[in-house]
Amino acid sequence: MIGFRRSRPDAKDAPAHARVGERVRARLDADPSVYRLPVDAIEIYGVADFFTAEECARLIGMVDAVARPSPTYHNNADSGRTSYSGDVDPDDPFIRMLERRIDDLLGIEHAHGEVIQGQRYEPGQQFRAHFDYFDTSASYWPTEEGRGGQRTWTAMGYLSAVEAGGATEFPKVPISVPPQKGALLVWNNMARDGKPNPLTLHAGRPVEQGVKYIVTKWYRARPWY
Ligand SMILES: O=C(O)CCC(=O)C(=O)O
Ligand SMILES: [Fe+2]
Repeated sequence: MIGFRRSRPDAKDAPAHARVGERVRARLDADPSVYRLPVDAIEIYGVADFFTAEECARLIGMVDAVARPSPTYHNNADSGRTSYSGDVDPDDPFIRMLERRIDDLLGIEHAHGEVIQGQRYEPGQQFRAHFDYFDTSASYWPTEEGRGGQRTWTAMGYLSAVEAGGATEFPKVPISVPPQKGALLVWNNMARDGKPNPLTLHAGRPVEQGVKYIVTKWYRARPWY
């Protein structure tokens, strides 16, 4: 029953999501600064030194200013999160500059991107396995559908090196990406056919030593507001 209910919006939107996937993939594949991780299950890319050390330091200060205990439940991407999180000021000129740079890397119009969200994980804190895409059979879906629809691509930047733990893990692929200061990780939450790709299940593993800072930007299928 659940499968049947969720299949309708997913099938309806699949062609549009597939077109976005194709466009972003072509752009990333043509960019020599972008490295495609050699896996078939998901489309995932890395960019080393996307943020300079100065930018990381400035962003960390901004994350510290907004980070609060994460809500225990808001939508699927917020459940199971014990880190501190918060949205940075989208009107800050420094943030606008970084957003333009991420938008340009992916070739997705600025209006589709949600506000950059910052997170700080202290030892023992984690983000349990989850999907970034929305469950279209959930009660929140009509609201999310009305404000941009599905989360297609995710861009996530590491602002600090972590002494131990804190890897971003995709257990179904499987791959595990240790935090690398300044690096940006980008992946498509949709499969080639434009439907949500369950192989994108991922987690921020518990930090064991050090403090992990990241920024995440989720892109919607349509303009977000
Ligand atoms: O902390 C991580 O490595 C994962 C973060 C994440 O999944 C997210 O922000 O959606
Ligand atoms: Fe996530």
